Amino acid sequence: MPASPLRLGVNVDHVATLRNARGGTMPDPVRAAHAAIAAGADGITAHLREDRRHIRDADVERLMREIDRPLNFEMAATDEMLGIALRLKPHAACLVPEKREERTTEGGLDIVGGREHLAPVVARLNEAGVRVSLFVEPEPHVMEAARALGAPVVELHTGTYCEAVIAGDEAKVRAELARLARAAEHGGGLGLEIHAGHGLTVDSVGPVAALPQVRELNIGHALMAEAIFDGLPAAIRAMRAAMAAGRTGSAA
Ligand SMILES: CC(=O)[C@@H](O)[C@H](O)COP(=O)(O)O
Ligand SMILES: NCC(=O)COP(=O)(O)O
Repeated sequence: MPASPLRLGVNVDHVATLRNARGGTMPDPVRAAHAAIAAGADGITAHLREDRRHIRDADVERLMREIDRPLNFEMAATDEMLGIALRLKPHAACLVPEKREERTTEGGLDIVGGREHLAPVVARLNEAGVRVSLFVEPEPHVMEAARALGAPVVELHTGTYCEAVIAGDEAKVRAELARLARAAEHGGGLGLEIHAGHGLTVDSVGPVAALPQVRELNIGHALMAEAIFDGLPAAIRAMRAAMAAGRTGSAA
């Protein structure tokens, strides 16, 4: 049976990180979004952090106005972010955990312990027609919790798997892939749409792309890192090729 299509969402956060290092306007994350779409991105992801360390409010407004592909708006489940999402109504809102002092997103959102706080946030986004995604740890009981909250989508956090790939820890790579596969299968069986992301590179994306329930990968940092040397279109083409090889089982 042919593999189902796998979408690529390009995260432009770290174009804004570079811009903010000097202030001013360059490089422009919205220009990066246009370039990513021209190179074959199916959607754009941007995370408006509470501290605005990379993406800023004006970037999200411009992404909403200027791009003609779905915007996956990553946000903490705060009143401020909910207000922005309800005003702008992006295609999707991905609820992520956020700690002011962290370097990057650490772990998935605690949707079991945080159920009471999250339920009204999910409900209001659902009512507004914004597709809710929950950025979570790949565990079957977490898939059950996402279903109970009424979110149509989960994004499985691939960070621990990617760190194991970088460390060359083969046993941990196998264990983390098995964890991702179990969660994807369980979540897919519950009717959730399965996405995955965080820390993926051309070297680690194949086995995640191979999981048949996974419909979308959101990738940013590695693409921007490669773009410095090869340009963004080439980085996206290389990532798509690695995704396709993993999906179709033609990877070496
Ligand atoms: C939620 C997630 O996995 C990414 O979007 C990540 O948040 C990118 O931004 P940071 O590097 O600031 O964590
Ligand atoms: N949700 C994951 C994402 O958007 C991109 O994460 P990364 O590739 O920048 O680590």
